[in-house]
Amino acid sequence: MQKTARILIVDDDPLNRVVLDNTLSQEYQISQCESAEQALTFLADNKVDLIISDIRMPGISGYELLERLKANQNTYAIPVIIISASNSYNDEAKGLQMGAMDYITKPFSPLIVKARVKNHLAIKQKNDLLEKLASIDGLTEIPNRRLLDETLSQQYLLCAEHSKSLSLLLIDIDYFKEFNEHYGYAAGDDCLVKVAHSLDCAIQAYQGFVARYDGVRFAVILTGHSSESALEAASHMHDSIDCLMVAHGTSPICAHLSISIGMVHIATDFGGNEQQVFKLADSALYQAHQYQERVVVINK
Ligand SMILES: Nc1nc2c(ncn2[C@@H]2O[C@H](COP(=O)(O)OP(=O)(O)OP(=O)(O)O)[C@@H](O)[C@H]2O)c(=O)[nH]1
Repeated sequence: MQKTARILIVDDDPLNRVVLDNTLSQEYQISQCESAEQALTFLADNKVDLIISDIRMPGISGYELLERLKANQNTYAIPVIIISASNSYNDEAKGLQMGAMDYITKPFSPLIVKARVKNHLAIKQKNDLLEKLASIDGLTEIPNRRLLDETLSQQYLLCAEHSKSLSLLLIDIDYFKEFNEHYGYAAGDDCLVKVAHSLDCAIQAYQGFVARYDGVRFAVILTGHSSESALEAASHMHDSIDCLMVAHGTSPICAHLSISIGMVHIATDFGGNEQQVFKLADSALYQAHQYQERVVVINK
């Protein structure tokens, strides 16, 4: 049987950990931590699908662990089941109010633990799918505007914090209205899918993030690259679209489908914000159209 779901057990009592491990290890991958501190360190480097935690532990308590997990965007969505010796309604209510999915009192029945774990993992799986669908563009299946905005905000903050460079490239397909009018909307859709996948492939070597941000425009975020290297990535994207050789008989600038790119490169924090970065890239794209340049770069 393939054990796909990963469960972390956090309990200072070795016996409790062994009992839970014996209950669940046939079906799931189990990791154990003997304190909340150890669990936080473990979770910084490892992903899990569900956490089972005790409440009363030396050092950080289970409640505080819950609070920290909910405050961290990498861990807030992990379901937590509390297993506690306390059968006080107040303790149970407190745990549930703080975001625990469930509360089981000790001594517990292994059958009940198994059933509840199974149910919570099923809910988590559905939530993960919904989260994915809400972040993916339905046509091209690459990240959508929502995920782009989130990623740009996160990366902008991280780059400013670590004095790392950030480049934002906006990519527009040239004369796409004419393409649609000439070849039809369905052919336009096919073309958008091809362009999205080509850009995605082209940018992999640069560890870039690509998204569709509206109708025929795409965005790429690159971090830790020099302006020259980001420009090379832009050139690589141009080449990948040229290689598609999609005929565009009504384009006044090229016999094949072509793109224009506007890029802003922020070498170090310029005291602005991500909206300003976006505006600068948009202005670079506008200039690329206006002067019929393949790429226009604004360095900050
Ligand atoms: N097939 C298809 N067309 C789309 C989709 N989303 C937007 N479009 C079309 O893309 C065209 C974009 O037109 P414009 O924004 O004027 O761009 P353009 O014709 O490329 O003009 P320039 O930006 O000046 O090169 C419009 O005709 C939209 O209807 C889509 O999902 N599928």
